[in-house]
Amino acid sequence: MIGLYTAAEVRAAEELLLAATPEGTLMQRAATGLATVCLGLLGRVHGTRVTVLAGAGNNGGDALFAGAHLARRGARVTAVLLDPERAHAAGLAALRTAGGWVTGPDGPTGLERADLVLDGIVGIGGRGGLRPPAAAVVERAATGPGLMVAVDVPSGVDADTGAVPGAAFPAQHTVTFGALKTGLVVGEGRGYAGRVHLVDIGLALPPAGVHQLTDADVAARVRPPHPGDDKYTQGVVGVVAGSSTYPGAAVLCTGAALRARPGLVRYAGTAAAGVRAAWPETIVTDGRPSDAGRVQAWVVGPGMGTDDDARSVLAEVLATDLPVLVDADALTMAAQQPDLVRRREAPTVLTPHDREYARFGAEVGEDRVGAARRLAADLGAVVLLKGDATVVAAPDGAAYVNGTGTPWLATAGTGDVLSGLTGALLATGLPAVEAAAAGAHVHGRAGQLAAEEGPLIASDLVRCLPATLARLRRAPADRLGDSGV
Ligand SMILES: NC(=O)C1=CN([C@@H]2O[C@H](COP(=O)(O)OP(=O)(O)OC[C@H]3O[C@@H](n4cnc5c(N)ncnc54)[C@H](O)[C@@H]3O)[C@@H](O)[C@H]2O)[C@@H](O)CC1
Ligand SMILES: Nc1ncnc2c1ncn2[C@@H]1O[C@H](COP(=O)(O)OP(=O)(O)O)[C@@H](O)[C@H]1O
Ligand SMILES: [K+]
Repeated sequence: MIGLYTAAEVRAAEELLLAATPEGTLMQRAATGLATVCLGLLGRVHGTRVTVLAGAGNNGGDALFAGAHLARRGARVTAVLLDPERAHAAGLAALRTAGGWVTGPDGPTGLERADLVLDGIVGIGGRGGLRPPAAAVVERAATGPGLMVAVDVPSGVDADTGAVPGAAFPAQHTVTFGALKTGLVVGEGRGYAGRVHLVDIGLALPPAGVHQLTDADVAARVRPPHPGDDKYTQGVVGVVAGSSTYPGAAVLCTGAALRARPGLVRYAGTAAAGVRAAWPETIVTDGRPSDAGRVQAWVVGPGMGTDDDARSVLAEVLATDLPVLVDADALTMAAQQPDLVRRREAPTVLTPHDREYARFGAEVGEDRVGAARRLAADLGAVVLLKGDATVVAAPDGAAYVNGTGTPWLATAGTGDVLSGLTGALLATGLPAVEAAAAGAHVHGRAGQLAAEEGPLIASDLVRCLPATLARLRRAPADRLGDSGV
C-alpha cells in the first residue's frame, strides 16, 4: 500500500529530520532528486533552455538549487523571481554561481522558447489559488513549449485535498519529496499533477491515514479457490437489482458478480427472466430476497426503482445481519431513511456518485476524502465516493484513494458493474472497506483493459473481468496505481 500524507504530516516528519541533519541537507537531497528526474525527462541537458519559476519560500529554494545543477550540466537557465526581495538567498547564489540568469515576471523569462519549466512558486506552504502575478506567469508558461514540471506540488493545488480554488500550474510531471501528498492523486489536483515522481529525502513517516492500493495488494485480497472449496465456501452473493421494464442493470450487476468468481450468485427481483436468459449460472427467483436462499452478502439497488415494493425490499435486505452494498436507487431511498443504515450492525457499503451523495444532505465539495469520511462517520457505513479518483472511507476514518481507471468509464451501466463486483468481494469475507477499495481498483483496471480495444460499454467491463483478475495476479509486487509513482 502507498501511504498518502497531508502537508502537516510531512512537515512534522521534516522537522525531526531537519533537527538531526546539517543545515541545508534536506533541500540538497530534494534539489538533487529533482534535477535527476529533470535530466531523465530532458534526455540531453547541454544547450537546453530551462526557466525556473521561483517563489519566496523553500519550494523556490528547491527549484533554484535544481536549476543550478542543470546549469552546471550546460543548460541555459533563467530564474524568474516572483518576489525578488524574499527569494531563497542560498539557492539564488548557487544559481548565479552556476551561470544562471535572473529576472522578474516582466523581464526576459525565456518561457516562449523553454524546453523545461520548473514550478517552484509554492509547495506545501501554499494557501488558496495562485495570486495574480504568479497566475499570469503560469498562464504564459502553459502556452509556451516547455515541459511543465512542478516542484513538490503544482502551485495552486491544495496538497491535502486536491482542491484547486483558482489558477494553478498544470504540470505534466510533479516531483514530490519525502511522501506522496494526497492532493496529488485526488480531486482536481490529480489532473494538475500529471505523472508523479517520488524522491526519497529520508523522512521517517508515521502510518498514513489514507492509502492507495497496488495491484499486488489487490491480488492478495482476491482469493483464488482452494482444493477443499465447494461452491458455498467461496462466497455466495445475492443481487437485488433491475425491474421487469429495466432488466439491464440486473444483467450487468449479476454478470459482474459472477465474473468476479464467487462460488455462487443468487438473484431476487422482477428482472428474473432477463437474468436467467443472460446468465444461466445464476439461481434466480422473482420473489423476495428472503426467497432467494442463503447468501453471504447482498447487493441492492441498481435499476430497482423507488416505489413502495422497492422500499420494502430494501428494508428487508438492510434488516439482515449480512454485509450489504447499497447502490443507485437504493441510495436514493436510503437517503430518505438513513436510520435504516445507521442501525445496522453488519457492514454496509454505500456507493454514491456526487449527486447521490448530495441526497444525504450535503454537497461533496472540494475535499473528496473529507466528504467520504464525514458521511461514513455519520452513517456508520463504508462510503465509496465515485469519481475519476474514487475515494473509499470507513466510519473510523480509514480511507483509500483509487489509482486506476480511465475517463472511458464515464458511461451508463459501469456503476452497476462496480456494485456487482464489489458485492462479490464482500461475500468472500473481506473487511468492507477493503472490499470497496479493491473493487474500485479492479473496476478501474478492467476499464483500462477494455479501453485498449476502443470505446468501452459496461458489458465490456464484465467480459474483461477474468483477464483483469489474471493480470493483477501476474503484476510485479511493486506495481503501483496509476499516479505514476
Ligand atoms: N523544510 C525543509 O527543509 C524542506 C522543504 N522543502 C520544500 O519546502 C517547501 C515548503 O516551503 P515553505 O514552507 O517555505 O513554503 P512554500 O515555499 O511552499 O510557500 C511559501 C511561500 O509561498 C507564498 N504563497 C503562499 N500561497 C501563495 C499563493 N496562493 N500564491 C502565491 N504565493 C503564495 C507565501 O507567501 C510564501 O512566500 C516544500 O513544498 C518543499 O518544496 C524541501 O526542500 C525538502 C526540505
Ligand atoms: N471521468 C471519469 N474518470 C474515471 N472514471 C469515471 C469518470 N466518471 C465516472 N467514472 C466511473 O464510472 C463509474 C460510473 O458509475 P455510475 O455513475 O454509478 O454509473 P451508472 O449509474 O450509469 O452505472 C464509476 O465507477 C465512476 O468512478
Ligand atoms: K510548486
